[in-house]
Amino acid sequence: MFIYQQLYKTEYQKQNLIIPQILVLNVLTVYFTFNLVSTWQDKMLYINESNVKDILTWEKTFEAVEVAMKRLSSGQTVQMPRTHTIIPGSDNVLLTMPGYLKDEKFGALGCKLVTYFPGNPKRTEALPSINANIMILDEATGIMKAVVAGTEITTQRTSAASAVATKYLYVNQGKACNILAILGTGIQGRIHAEMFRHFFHFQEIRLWNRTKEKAKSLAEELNRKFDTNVFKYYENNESCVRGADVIVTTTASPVHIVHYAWVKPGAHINAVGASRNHFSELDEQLYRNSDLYLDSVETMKPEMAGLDMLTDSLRGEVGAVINKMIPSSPNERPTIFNGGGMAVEDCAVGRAVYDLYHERKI
Ligand SMILES: NC(=O)C1=CN([C@@H]2O[C@H](COP(=O)(O)OP(=O)(O)OC[C@H]3O[C@@H](n4cnc5c(N)ncnc54)[C@H](OP(=O)(O)O)[C@@H]3O)[C@@H](O)[C@H]2O)C=CC1
Ligand SMILES: O=C(O)C1=NCCCC1
Repeated sequence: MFIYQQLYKTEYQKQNLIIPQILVLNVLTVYFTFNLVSTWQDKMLYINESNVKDILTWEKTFEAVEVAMKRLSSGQTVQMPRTHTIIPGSDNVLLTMPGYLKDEKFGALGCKLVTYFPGNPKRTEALPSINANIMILDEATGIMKAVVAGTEITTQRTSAASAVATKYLYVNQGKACNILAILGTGIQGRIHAEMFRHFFHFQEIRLWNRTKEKAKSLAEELNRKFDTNVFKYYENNESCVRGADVIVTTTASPVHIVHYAWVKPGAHINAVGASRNHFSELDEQLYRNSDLYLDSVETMKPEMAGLDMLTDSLRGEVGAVINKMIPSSPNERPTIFNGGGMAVEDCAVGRAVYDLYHERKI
């Protein structure tokens, strides 16, 4: 229409029409750009905690974490050390965990935002101490595809990391799975108790907690839930640990709760708890006299105080054992898996949830 009009205008009139035309073009450009952006934004999903709980199975989480560990140790991931934003005068912290994982099935570019507010469970209306969300970004454009609620994922993938480590460092060595001891019965203690029963069929699962009543009621609750009596409440951490084949520590304890003298030769320990550092639940003698495996040596270096003094114990990454790049420990020294928690595990499980969500068209 503007072109048609111009044919019949004088030069003067034509000149005067250029400005309104440019204005119209600008308005149109802004309009289309905005619409394109809102189309991208509209495509960004939020997959909430209920959706995650509905679609994510322990088998899928286990598989995703196993792949993440393997890929990390074969150099197919990028994982930045996480940042800690500590709120002054408190133990409350916001962590950012960016990562990239190359894998057909579980690959993703993502970043987890996770808060650890240890006072949350004691609020009048109890809340989890850990709350998370995982951003999943398009690998070709960098545009955010989805935010996946990450609290259940963090719970499951942390326990799955212990389960993967237990499989490769202990079970695959042909060692017995009679007694499991779990120290700490918060969210991690509970999921470890249920997931390890599911994957490994222990005959006795011992539970100890600083607040004793919680361990007692969890043992009762789980025995009822599974119509069994494998879950046993222990009042004392030493007797809980003595004689156990596999030990899991899931507390924020800044002081040692497991001592070398109590640990059975050849036992396997998963140390999950993260107090001020990832090094406080087990005593130094235990670290020095065990074979130590990490999820990521690079990521744990800045967080695990004292790691540089443990070169004689440090064997490497669980992923390297899975990839058969290093052997596991078939000897009588205990094995320790110190899992710090990895961004690439969150990417892998986040991607799995994203795909499952679309398959099921929730
Ligand atoms: N490595 C990883 O990837 C991850 C590590 N974590 C870490 O695991 C730990 C447990 O997390 P989660 O279960 O979600 O948290 P919860 O808040 O649900 O449970 C905390 C547990 O720690 C115990 N605890 C706290 N302070 C002390 C103390 N001073 N001495 C002994 N026990 C103590 C609590 O006992 P009580 O009931 O008596 O208070 C409870 O058993 C935390 O340290 C957390 O940071 C969590 C997620 C991922
Ligand atoms: O990996 C994680 O996620 C966390 N690790 C340490 C404690 C907070 C959450």
